[in-house]
Amino acid sequence: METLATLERTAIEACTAGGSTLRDAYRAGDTEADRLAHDVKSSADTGSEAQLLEVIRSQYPDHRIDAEESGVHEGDGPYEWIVDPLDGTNNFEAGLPSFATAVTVLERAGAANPSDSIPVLGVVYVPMLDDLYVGRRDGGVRYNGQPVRTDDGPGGEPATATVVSVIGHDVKRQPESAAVSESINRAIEERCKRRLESWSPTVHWGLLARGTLDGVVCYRPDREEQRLGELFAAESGLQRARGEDWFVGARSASLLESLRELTVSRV
Ligand SMILES: O=P(O)(O)OC[C@H]1O[C@](O)(COP(=O)(O)O)[C@@H](O)[C@@H]1O
Ligand SMILES: [Mg+2]
Repeated sequence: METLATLERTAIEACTAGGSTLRDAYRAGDTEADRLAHDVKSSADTGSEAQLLEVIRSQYPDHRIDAEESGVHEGDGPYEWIVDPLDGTNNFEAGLPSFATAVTVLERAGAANPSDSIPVLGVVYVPMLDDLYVGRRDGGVRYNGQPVRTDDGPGGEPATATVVSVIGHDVKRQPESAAVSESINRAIEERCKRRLESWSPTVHWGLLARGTLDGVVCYRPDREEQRLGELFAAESGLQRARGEDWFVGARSASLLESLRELTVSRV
């Protein structure tokens, strides 16, 4: 019988196993070939995913798994796993240490459609920092074992805010959505102190939960990151607003309203 505690142990074991593969590859500089051939999967990416899948499948062989590299592994168990073996591929390949392994566990609860499943657990492991984030439904977010809240940090007003922007993989490939995204970005830069482009959203969801980043604007984000992000946001007390293809979060009401308004007027 699965409990959140046993699911969490497995998720942490899987993320740290995958993360150690990434750390070894990063330290060995094992990224060059992949940068030259965009349609070839990075060996670190697939190596990390193999580690994650081995841990999850050995303990929950009947759970459905949606893995970024190998796709869907069907199962009829009560939970579904979303596996991102390397969130931050661009950073990894550029030699920037902001990348993570991440899993989200969703309760299927009879949901016919996977998108109706409810996220109950999210784990993010940042191997180069040995940072671990765990978010549980109705259980808060922990950073290296300690409970954190988004209002732990000071300030959070637009004029002093650092805001991260998150987009899904398709946004830059479609001229119309690319233009919307650029317009949102310019507006964030006009109103806030700093804008950070996220090439590793799960790392930033952890920082938002700790209150070291002040706000987030997601435009047409990818499911694998967004389900985890919204769980972390809810469980850490981030103020939130959403529409059909956008989500904004902030540590203060004034920043939330500013981000909401600039997003709504452009989508
Ligand atoms: O700027 P690009 O090349 O479109 O990459 C942005 C993509 O990178 C990410 O930040 C991380 O993606 P990966 O998990 O594939 O590393 C995505 O969320 C985002 O869509
Ligand atoms: Mg990702």
